[in-house]
Amino acid sequence: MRGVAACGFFIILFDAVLSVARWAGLVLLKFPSCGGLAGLWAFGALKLAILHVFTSTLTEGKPQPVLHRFVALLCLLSPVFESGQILMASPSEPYVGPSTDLSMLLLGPVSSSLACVVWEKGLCGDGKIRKDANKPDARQLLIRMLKYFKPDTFYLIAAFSFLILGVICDTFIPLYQGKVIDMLRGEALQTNFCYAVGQLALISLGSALFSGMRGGIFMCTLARLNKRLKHLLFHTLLQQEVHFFDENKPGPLSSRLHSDVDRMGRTVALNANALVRSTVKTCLMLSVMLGLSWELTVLTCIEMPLLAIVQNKYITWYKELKDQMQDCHAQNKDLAFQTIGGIRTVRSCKAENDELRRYNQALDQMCAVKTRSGIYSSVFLLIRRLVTLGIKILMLLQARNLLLSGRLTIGSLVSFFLYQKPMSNNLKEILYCYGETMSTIGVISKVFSYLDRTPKCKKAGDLVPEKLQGRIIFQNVTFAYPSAQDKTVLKSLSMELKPGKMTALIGPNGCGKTSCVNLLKRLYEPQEGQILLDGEPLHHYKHEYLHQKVALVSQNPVLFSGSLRYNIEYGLKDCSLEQVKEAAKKANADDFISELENEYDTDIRECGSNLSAGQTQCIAIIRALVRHPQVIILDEATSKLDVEAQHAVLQEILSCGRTVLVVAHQLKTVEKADHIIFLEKGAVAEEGTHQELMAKKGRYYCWKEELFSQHS
Ligand SMILES: Nc1ncnc2c1ncn2[C@@H]1O[C@H](COP(=O)(O)OP(=O)(O)OP(=O)(O)O)[C@@H](O)[C@H]1O
Repeated sequence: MRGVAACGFFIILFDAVLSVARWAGLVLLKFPSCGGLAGLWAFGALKLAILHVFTSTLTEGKPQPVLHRFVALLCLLSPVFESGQILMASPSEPYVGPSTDLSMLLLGPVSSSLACVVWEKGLCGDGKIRKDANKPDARQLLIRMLKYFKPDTFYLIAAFSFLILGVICDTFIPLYQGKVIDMLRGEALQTNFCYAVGQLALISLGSALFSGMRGGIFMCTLARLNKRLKHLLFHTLLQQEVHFFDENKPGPLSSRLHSDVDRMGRTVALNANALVRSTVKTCLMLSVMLGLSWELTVLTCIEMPLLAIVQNKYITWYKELKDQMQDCHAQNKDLAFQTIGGIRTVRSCKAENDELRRYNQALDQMCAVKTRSGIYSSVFLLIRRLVTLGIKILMLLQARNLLLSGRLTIGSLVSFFLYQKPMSNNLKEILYCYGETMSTIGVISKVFSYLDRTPKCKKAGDLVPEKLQGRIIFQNVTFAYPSAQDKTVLKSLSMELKPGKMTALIGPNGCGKTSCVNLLKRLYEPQEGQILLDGEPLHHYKHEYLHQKVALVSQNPVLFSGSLRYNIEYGLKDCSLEQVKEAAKKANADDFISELENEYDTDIRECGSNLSAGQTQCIAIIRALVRHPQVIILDEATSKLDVEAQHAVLQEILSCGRTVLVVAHQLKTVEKADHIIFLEKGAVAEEGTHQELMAKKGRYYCWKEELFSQHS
């Protein structure tokens, strides 16, 4: 900021030197005048080039854009002002050239500096001289957003063409209405009257037709854009590592995916539509109004920058509040979703009042933000009205002067005021579009930040061996969850899962059993050490192959709404009903499925709410078996099955020489295991066969004693 001000000061000094040099040159060469308006423009252009080079030298080739704008103002303000003077002057007064008065010489630099400060401080930002590093961000985001419309370029060209045609028709409707009214008196011929009515009807029809076409095509384009963006965002979200979902809850993510994408598409498309419409209308009206009175037109146009300054301030505050509102909205949604989703737990814990209080607190927060937003909005409205009123009074004063001096007739004044209202509305619409677009920048940048996020996990390889033994080795694995880096969950853990054998992982709550499973399924990556499958690190295998060959059945499997068959085949390509039936038979679940109303096509409703816990586990086991895995992980996966089903499942799983990892809390449930590993605080505390560990039972503390006593 200081650098910009210092450069500005040196530019003004240099500009003064150039002006003095010109004056000295004219005197020395005895030129009678400065060459009139042409000379003034020529000198302005020359000064622009010289100051441009000077600014580049001053800033070592990296001039801030604000300096370019300042130089342009400094050089061109004077010729523009003089040109205006000529236009305003009556033809009888000859142009005498720019005044050599000192105050007039100072006017250039002073008004340029003032205009620059008003523009940079008021119009373009947050109360400081515009941060050049920030501004391109908003612009770049919008440009990037517009690029997503590229596949619909043809539709957009059509929509904008209809838009312009519609606006032209709209502008001419009052003109033709006037013509028809003029002919009502009956002096005109009947044919001429019919012709004028025909023209009016035609132009009205054109307006309706073009407006309708424009609206339809815009809506269609918007729908296509929304679809593309949502698809892209959902695709990007699905690529993210699991840790991303630990940090970002489903509620806010779903809100980004739906409300935010809808909003950004709608805002950009509809505002572009309104902006073009208002701009075309404004240009047409401006030309008519300038013809009536340029002084009143200037006053009408002054309203816009003044309102822009106020609006800009408001937008800066409003943007912050809007972000807060969105966060509150997402939080409220999340809370309601959690409570309704877990209504059984809420009811059984009699926590309705607690949940109501929590929800109420969140609503209070939202209400406070909305109240603040309401206050800002009413203050903004008040200031806006005052500005408009002030300008109106100035216009009336000016109009009186013009009428008294005979430079304006009453009729022209009435016409001017008739144009003024729609003209102001257009300008307000342009401002509103700008404000709306700027307030969406936060949303756009959040959505783009998700779109640009690169998943922080190792890229999967392309290893797909035909034969897999299923030997798994944990080699000095050290792991902490990314969200709790300072808490090491697994400490230099080494263990081996042998092919064709059943290994049991056992230990107290929180010792790291599920973390081992998570690493084995590559849901997280270890910080140190590695996990080898048949001697190869897990990330060398192709993603689909690894998850097909290493199947996990967890204690609380997740089922999706859809048919039973859909849930079993989930993620598999080309899986026949016979294969599904075969896997169900192996899991001893064929009988219960055949008793269902539509057998494998039975709709299991949301999250399998119409299935028992044991039946849900059965479906998860079938889902694993249908993949023909070489490694099966059972994370307390048979805890809800009856004895017969448990026996059948274990028999089947062990029958094909698979590597089986069973996660359990009790020794009783892992009697059949060939090898048992006790984990304690993320490291192997003891390992051996069932008998070996039973022999050592005296050496264990209470939780282990509990396990043994349960067994005995
Ligand atoms: N997503 C997570 N982010 C941060 N810490 C986690 C996460 N999941 C688990 N932990 C922590 O890691 C530790 C080990 O958890 P883990 O689920 O592996 O234990 P466990 O042996 O399976 O326990 P349990 O027998 O209760 O299922 C615990 O202290 C837990 O708090």
